[in-house]
Amino acid sequence: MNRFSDRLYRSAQEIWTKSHNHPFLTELREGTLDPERFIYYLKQDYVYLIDYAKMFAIGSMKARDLDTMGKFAELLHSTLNVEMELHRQYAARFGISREELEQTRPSPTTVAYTKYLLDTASQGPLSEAVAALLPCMWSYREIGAAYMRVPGALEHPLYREWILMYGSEEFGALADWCVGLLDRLAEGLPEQELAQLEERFLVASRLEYMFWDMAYRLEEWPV
Ligand SMILES: Cc1ncc(CN)c(N)n1
Repeated sequence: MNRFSDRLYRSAQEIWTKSHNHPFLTELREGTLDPERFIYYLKQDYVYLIDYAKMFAIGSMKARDLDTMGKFAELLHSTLNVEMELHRQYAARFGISREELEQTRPSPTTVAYTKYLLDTASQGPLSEAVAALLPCMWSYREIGAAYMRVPGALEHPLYREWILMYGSEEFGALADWCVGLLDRLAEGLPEQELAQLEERFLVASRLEYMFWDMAYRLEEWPV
């Protein structure tokens, strides 16, 4: 079967491979990543996820049937209460309060990524919102599942929980649902609209790469 998601996966391969080979991720899976970089990532990711969760709220609003509406509500709930809880627990280990986490000043890359997502979701049809939010779910699913199999990766006292979260069956099932939804939404669309969805997916994939890179560089505003 010719799935639209196969086309997306192929066209984003080069970008995703660059992410997999980025030192932030190679060092995380080897357990050598400097905790300072991880803490920076956690704080930025926390404020990223606040906006990302709103993508699911918009998805729920734009859904045409109750099942889809409910699934987006589930994704919203799981982002706020499962994924962000992981960040809160990590922060607590480093003596960072929930308030401090929430007051993190978004970096230039975080602003660019969240603004891109929310603009896409609020201005376009549901299919474009899903195309833009998909690299976030799908690439982390791929990273989590792969790192679960890396010998020794789960023995690291700091990065173990992170890998377990994104390698979990629950996270994988939610990511799979998003992939399947986009395939259904893309059915029968003219090539021009498919190309627009592909563009949304590729820009978000590049922003995913930039997010890893931002954390590794401990990006700050220049002025
Ligand atoms: C930037 C980013 N992208 C994806 C994910 C996985 N939801 C995340 N937590 N942060």
